Amino acid sequence: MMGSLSSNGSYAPSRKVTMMGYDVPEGIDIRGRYTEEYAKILTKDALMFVADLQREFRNRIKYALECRKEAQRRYNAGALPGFDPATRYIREGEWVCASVPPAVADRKVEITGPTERKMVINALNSGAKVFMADFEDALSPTWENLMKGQLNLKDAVEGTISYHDQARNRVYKLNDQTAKLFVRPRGWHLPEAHIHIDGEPATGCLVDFGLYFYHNYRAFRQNQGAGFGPFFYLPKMEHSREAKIWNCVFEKAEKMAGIERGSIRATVLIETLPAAFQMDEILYELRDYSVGLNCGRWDYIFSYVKTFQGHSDRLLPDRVQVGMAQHFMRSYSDLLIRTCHRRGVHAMGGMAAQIPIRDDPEANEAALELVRKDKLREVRAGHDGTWAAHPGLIPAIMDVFQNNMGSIPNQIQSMRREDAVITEEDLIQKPRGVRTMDGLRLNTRVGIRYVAAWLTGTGSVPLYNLMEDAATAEISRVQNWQWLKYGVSLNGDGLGVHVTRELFGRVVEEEMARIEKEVGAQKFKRGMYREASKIFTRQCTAAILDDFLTLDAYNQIVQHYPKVSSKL
Ligand SMILES: CC(=O)SCCNC(=O)CCNC(=O)[C@H](O)C(C)(C)COP(=O)(O)OP(=O)(O)OC[C@H]1O[C@@H](n2cnc3c(N)ncnc32)[C@H](O)[C@@H]1OP(=O)(O)O
Ligand SMILES: O=CC(=O)O
Ligand SMILES: [Mg+2]
Repeated sequence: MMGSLSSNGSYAPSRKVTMMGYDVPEGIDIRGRYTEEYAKILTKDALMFVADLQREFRNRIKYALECRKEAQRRYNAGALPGFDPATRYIREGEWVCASVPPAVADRKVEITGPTERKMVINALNSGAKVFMADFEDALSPTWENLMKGQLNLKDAVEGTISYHDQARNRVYKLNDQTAKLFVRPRGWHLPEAHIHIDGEPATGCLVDFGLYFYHNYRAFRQNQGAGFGPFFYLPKMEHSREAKIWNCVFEKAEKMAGIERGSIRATVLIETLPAAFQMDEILYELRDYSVGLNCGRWDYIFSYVKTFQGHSDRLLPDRVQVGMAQHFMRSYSDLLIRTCHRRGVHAMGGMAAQIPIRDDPEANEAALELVRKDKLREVRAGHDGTWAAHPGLIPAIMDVFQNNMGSIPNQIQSMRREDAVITEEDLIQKPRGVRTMDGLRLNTRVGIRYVAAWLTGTGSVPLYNLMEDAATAEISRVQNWQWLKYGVSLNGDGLGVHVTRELFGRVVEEEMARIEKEVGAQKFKRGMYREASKIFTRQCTAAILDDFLTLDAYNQIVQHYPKVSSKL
């Protein structure tokens, strides 16, 4: 029945094995590798639940994605995003979301990370209040990562997860006290090419959500949620119609499980520019399920460029200059805080990109100071909690939040701000700063190195002492694209050079040489740097901006069994 392991440890499946390995319901085809462990996740009942979700919601998802395209066509023709007059009654109405479950009233520090086994244990033990386990920005969605991620989360929720680091002979287990688990499925746009339902790839987020929910809702409500849950983070939405689909997915899941309405809770990331004009509407659609909004600042910057791809008057300065001090970023964070507190839910802060620098105490202290400053701004502005990328940052971030909030679990009641109105113009105001050759080079180097990591199964990496993931890499890509499209002048270094294809071609060559030097010839040869450079360069120079870097790159990580060439 099963395939065999070859001498080098790789799996050699037979056609019969893959066809027969998983016991699948009618209409479902599993094209990913078979293992006995994965079969514990891909049970017939769990797959049936995923297929039910897919069949019920696929047309609405397709429609929502079409609406995104239609809105983009309008922005490309010169329109600006704004508040929708048709939903003024929601923005002006007096309503609140369901009250916050006691288990997650205090979310001062949330650690995030991919669903990798050791990291899941470390994150749950980290001292953070919440761990957001990520199938999204921080995870490269290979079949192996996704299936192992599901197994890891199942063991985590059951409290049995352990990991033996053989090289260091160290065993990892859960502490008595652990962070509360939130899970972030992929965005609506990403397919899951290893699971076909009625002849089409499944929707990635329904696979992530469906499998996790099906296997964990019981244990979660007992062990983690004190009767509530499971808890989720929902990424990259652009409109409240997408939140409404999640609302219906949650209703259906609760019905299947036979648990009360409002058991599931979710925090929506406001990380696209169009969604900034829909905060009330998104909360309203999810009012029985919401535990807040989060400032997904990195995707938000990416979305600003994407939304304004046709607007030559809204070009970004160097990536390092687009921080939370920019007027449009501060306005978005302020609006998010006001909206959440008015509706009775958490207003979560975002991710500072700095991570600990092990071998340089001075640089480490400087990085920590930047994180502290960022978090101080957030807590003073009214955020109820925030994200940490690394366990080493948690004590400093916790101190900032505790020192400024005292013993209260959140500021939902105490920080109600009704000061100056935030206007459409505040939310789209042009970022200020300069563009430099160093900015172009850094975007290129970071973009290529990130894609190379992603293609080999790693979705978050430390690069030049910063955390890089799919969202930060997107900024590098679209900023290069924008500068190339408009042939901008690099006005920050006194050279006045214009960004052309020729210049960019030279930059790519030189940065590839630098990467080779940095990682070493052996690693460079063995790695995916050339493939990454090809993907990144094509996207930066494309006549029409690709919607997502990872959609194109996904084709490279799809591995069908038995092996067939597969392009979506
Ligand atoms: C824009 C957004 O969406 S932000 C959210 C998505 N991004 C993320 O979640 C990024 C999460 N962070 C990470 O992936 C990592 O911290 C990185 C890649 C940035 C840095 O990783 P590394 O350089 O390998 O970290 P480092 O070597 O310092 O790790 C030290 C220890 O901390 C652990 N660790 C580091 N980051 C995390 C984390 N986020 N969660 C749990 N454990 C972690 C490591 O597993 C390691 O454990 P060990 O000592 O038991 O072996
Ligand atoms: O998901 C978070 C972001 O900043 O993007
Ligand atoms: Mg994001």
